[in-house]
Amino acid sequence: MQLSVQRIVRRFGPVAALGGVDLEVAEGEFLTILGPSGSGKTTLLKAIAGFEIPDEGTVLLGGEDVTLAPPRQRDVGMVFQNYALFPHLTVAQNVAFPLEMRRRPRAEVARRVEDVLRLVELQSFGGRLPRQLSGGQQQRVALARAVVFGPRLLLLDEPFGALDRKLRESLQLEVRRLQRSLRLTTLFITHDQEEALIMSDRIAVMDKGRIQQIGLPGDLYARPATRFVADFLGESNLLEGTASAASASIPGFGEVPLAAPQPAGPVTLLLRPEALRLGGEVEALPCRARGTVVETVFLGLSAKLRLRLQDGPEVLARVPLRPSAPPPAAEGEVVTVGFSPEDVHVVPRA
Ligand SMILES: Nc1ncnc2c1ncn2[C@@H]1O[C@H](COP(=O)(O)OP(=O)(O)OP(=O)(O)O)[C@@H](O)[C@H]1O
Repeated sequence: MQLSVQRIVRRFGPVAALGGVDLEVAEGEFLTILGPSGSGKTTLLKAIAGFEIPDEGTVLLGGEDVTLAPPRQRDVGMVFQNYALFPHLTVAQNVAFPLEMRRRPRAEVARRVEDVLRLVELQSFGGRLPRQLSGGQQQRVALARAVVFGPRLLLLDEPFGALDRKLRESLQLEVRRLQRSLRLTTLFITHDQEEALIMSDRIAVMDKGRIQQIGLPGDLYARPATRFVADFLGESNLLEGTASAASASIPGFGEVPLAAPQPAGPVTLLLRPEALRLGGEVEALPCRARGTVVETVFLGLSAKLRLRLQDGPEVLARVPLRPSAPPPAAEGEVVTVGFSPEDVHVVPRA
């Protein structure tokens, strides 16, 4: 069901945890709230779930004003980081709980519990207690419990935070598959930008109680609207220079042509590490600089190099690796790096 959050404000003493948040989530959409610790993500989720009443603003669910409605009237499914299963109830009893709260007939409860346990591939675990399950299995039970009653909205607050990387990755795919098959409108909270990029239809980047930018993952990555978004989403080289109409003078690289003319004065250019190239192909690129390799980190499919440019700042380059190819450059080596002007994004000034 469609969710609409309008000008939500929540203050705690002098702190505005939410400073006027607007958000529209379409029916069936998977939207991620991405932001650093303390940016207001959980407070926003609580206001939507009904655990926090905002000082100002409105929450609409399917067009209905639920701003003041208690949580149980909102029909919202939730999963938190710390599972929150009832320890003394079996898996099946845990999953049945929201249906029993709603006084559904016994036969329907049994059928729905079975169906949803099959969906999360735990059909043979109904009789176990939570402590007899792994962390990933417990989180799948929590997910089953959150969707079993057909919620209008699914809220996920860092649900994979406590799990190891491999498990996280398989659960990310599983949650997405489940969410798509049920066409559930979903709001997902994370501070992990990689997770946000993998999972979301759209991402809203939050900082200091405000949404800084909202859009498709690829758009946010390629064209961040602020310095904060550029820095928070992915790795970045933020090059400070001076613009004069159609070009900018950047320490280390000299004059860099710009796709769109800029007002004369200071300018920040975003250059993603994968846009910086090394080796033979560099000679053909219009923007080049010489630099010393300060550090090389091997990452499997690629290597990350930190370089100190001559007469310029340090930059990060990420170069693809092939098993048979020699390493790109050793620490201490002086190399030429380059980029193509179309890979540059001008970060708007606040
Ligand atoms: N009950 C409360 N009383 C006072 N301050 C609060 C309360 N709840 C949250 N805050 C403050 O509001 C701000 C936002 O907190 P919130 O928990 O929403 O952030 P978050 O983005 O979810 O952070 P994290 O990723 O660490 O969970 C913080 O500065 C926090 O200290």
